[in-house]
Amino acid sequence: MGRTFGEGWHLLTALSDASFRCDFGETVALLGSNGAGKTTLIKILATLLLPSCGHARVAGHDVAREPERARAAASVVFGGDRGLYARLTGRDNLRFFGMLAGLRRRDIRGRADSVLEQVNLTAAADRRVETYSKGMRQRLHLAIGLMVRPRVLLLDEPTVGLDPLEAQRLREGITSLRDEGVGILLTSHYLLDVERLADRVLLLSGGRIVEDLTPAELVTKSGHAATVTVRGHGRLPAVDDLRLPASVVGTELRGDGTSWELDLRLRAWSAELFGQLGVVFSESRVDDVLVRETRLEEAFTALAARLQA
Ligand SMILES: Nc1ncnc2c1ncn2[C@@H]1O[C@H](COP(=O)(O)OP(=O)(O)OP(=O)(O)O)[C@@H](O)[C@H]1O
Repeated sequence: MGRTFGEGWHLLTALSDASFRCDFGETVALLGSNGAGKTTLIKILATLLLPSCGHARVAGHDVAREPERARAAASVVFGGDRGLYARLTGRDNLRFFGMLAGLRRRDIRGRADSVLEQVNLTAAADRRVETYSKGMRQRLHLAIGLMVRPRVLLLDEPTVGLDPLEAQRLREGITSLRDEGVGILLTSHYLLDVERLADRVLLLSGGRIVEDLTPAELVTKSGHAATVTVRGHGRLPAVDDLRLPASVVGTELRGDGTSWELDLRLRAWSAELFGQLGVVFSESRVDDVLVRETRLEEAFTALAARLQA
């Protein structure tokens, strides 16, 4: 699908060729720099915007031809605390949005109890939303989205502004929905969300999906999977003379004659490297070896910089 805004000289292509699939029971994360088109894509799937070209289906329903059905299958949850009625209780917000979504009055009470439980808000259900923390409001947003038992969840920056504990609670809720078979499309600038939640990552750049891979494949693609730090004492090793394994793509040596530290940047990590490094450093006095796998954040930053270059 594609989407442009404006016309003539002011034509802006937000999405030009965004083709992908997200299955039920799968979480797919959309990653991209500011303005890459993530929110536009979510809005098209939520039927808030029409695509300018191509087509998109949600649970089999075309967003342009059958918007009501597509809308009924999907819930969209935006981050932040817009859109809640602060003077109403959490439960009354759920009732209100449940009615708006067309749920039958007699079903609403039971459904509200169940989603409150799901997002761990039962104890606060009868308090006014103005007394809720940001994290509680965000969980209430998710609960509203769950009122209609969506088959697809569209989450735009769901953990924005949450403290680490609240963000983790929300992630746990999202994971259990995925495990129940909901298809989840997520955008987030917090790479920890993506690392913890995503089965696949779509990299958006220039309005196109340029990569579709697992988080682990994304790290491998960045060309730097791990850093091994070898710490020792005594004479500094002569790095050029060391017969380092071929997967070492960079080195950095620090030391003062009594102790030293050598960082080895590895293209790929495997436990066999320990044995190989044991041979390489057999002449040195090694005290410690630390392995640090490259986090998704570093890998994404490296890839995004390459895409922008
Ligand atoms: N209603 C609109 N009118 C004109 N241009 C728009 C409109 N909505 C989005 N755009 C433009 O489309 C492009 C994609 O915007 P979008 O909000 O989808 O990006 P994003 O990847 O979600 O960015 P961010 O990470 O900053 O939220 C941007 O250049 C933006 O300025």
